[in-house]
Amino acid sequence: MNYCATHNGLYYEKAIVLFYKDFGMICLAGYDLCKSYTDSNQTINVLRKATLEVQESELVCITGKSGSGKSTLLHLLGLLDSPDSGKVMIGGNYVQSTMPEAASIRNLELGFVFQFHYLIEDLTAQENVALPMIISGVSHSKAIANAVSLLNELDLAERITHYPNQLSGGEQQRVALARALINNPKIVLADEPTGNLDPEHSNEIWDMILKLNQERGQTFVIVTHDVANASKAQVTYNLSEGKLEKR
Ligand SMILES: Nc1ncnc2c1ncn2[C@@H]1O[C@H](COP(=O)(O)OP(=O)(O)OP(=O)(O)O)[C@@H](O)[C@H]1O
Repeated sequence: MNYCATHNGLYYEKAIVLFYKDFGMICLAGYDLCKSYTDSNQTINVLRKATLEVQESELVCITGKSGSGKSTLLHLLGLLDSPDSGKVMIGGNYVQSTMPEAASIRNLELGFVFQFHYLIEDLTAQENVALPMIISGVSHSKAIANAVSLLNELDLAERITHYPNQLSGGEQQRVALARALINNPKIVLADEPTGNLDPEHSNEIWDMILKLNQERGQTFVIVTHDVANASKAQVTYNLSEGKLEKR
């Protein structure tokens, strides 16, 4: 969905969000996902037919103890890795990380936020945010204008020309969130987005995510250990013994 500045545009966007919520369109799914890792000594079966369906505009949290396979699952859903068996569906199509289109699906349909922000230290906040848009072929000036508008929306208007090391941890993670959103992806996949932050900055990021989800209908799949904030999600799955169970 596009961000619209006009009243009519906003009305139209909200109507689409309500439509998706009413009719429950599945925008991301993993079916019977299996993944194991083998080293010289042993094979670990991390995912054993893990299945989930995410509907458009949903906020889904995935919890589970350390080592249960949450990041592995997110990597499969984000086409960063391939399952041994099982299928991933994005926007109604079955997709694979080895497809020629995978890179453009990752850049245009998906946004990623990780525990560590991975901002480029030599680029300002606005340049970091604009980068995925420039990579997708949009002109530098238009990408910067969009980045500034998005940073403004995430309450970072005063920080657009700051470098990452001039920002607080929470601000850095909000810039990373803006970077994930710049190409207006259908789905944002976040792996412990607040895992590296203190409670105050952590709540700041969760508030932003909830706002984006509620006001724009942005779909989020978030891996987290933060059970208190995860309880704010519409759907929570627990990953245990390689399988997902709805809570
Ligand atoms: N590339 C890899 N090669 C071998 N083993 C791996 C690899 N990636 C993950 N693992 C193993 O798979 C298991 C699941 O890892 P994963 O990172 O998905 O768990 P997690 O639930 O995200 O853990 P945490 O909450 O601690 O981040 C772990 O035992 C891990 O050591």
